[in-house]
Amino acid sequence: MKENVIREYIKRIVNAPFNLTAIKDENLAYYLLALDSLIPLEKIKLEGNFLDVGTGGGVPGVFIGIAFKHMKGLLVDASRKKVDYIRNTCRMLGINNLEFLHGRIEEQKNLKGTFDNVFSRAVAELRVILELTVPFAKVGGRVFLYKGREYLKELENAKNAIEVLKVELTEIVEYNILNKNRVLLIFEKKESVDKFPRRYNKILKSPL
Ligand SMILES: C[S@@+](CC[C@H](N)C(=O)[O-])C[C@H]1O[C@@H](n2cnc3c(N)ncnc32)[C@H](O)[C@@H]1O
Repeated sequence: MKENVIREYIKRIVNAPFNLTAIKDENLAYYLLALDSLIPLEKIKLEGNFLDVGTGGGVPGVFIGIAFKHMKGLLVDASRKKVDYIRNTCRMLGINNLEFLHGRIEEQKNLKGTFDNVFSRAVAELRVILELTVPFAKVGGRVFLYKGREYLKELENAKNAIEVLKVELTEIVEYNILNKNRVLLIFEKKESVDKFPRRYNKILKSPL
């Protein structure tokens, strides 16, 4: 049942009338988008609400919404075209535990500290995406970041960000999709720090 909905969603994003994903084969997209989103969560107990930062074609947010129907999610992206398309697609498929917001995440100050779980995949290097995600988690909440095999170098560069944003790396889930090494980095937010996220040009000019 869930797999049918996932496959139907994949079909619609692969065949979108504009470039929503670079993957043009539905079966490949099932592995590289849907299973990539869900396999590392298999042994994780998820409760509460969630945010997906830079969801693009709905990755991982739509798949999490389908697999974890008891959770309410907010999917945010800076591209209006993408947000409109995935919102309509989810409505057509009856996926109704998700909400969608067009905008830059760093401008959504009203959402700070309001999510139990914050996800992001393929949006920015670790120290940058930490600044764009951690402020939106509740204290005690978790941030889940999907990364590739280069994650150790990114972790090294993110030492200061981890300290300044008051998060702790609590788990590294290593997994494999079609012979690609993947990891899900799981952080827990220990304290809230008011001044983040900064404006985007500031983040890029002087990353934490
Ligand atoms: C490479 S795509 C990845 C999309 C999806 N997460 C995935 O894994 O396929 C990056 C997306 O992040 C969005 N994005 C980048 N910076 C953002 C920001 N500051 N706030 C919201 N969305 C952002 C872009 O519009 C784009 O759709």
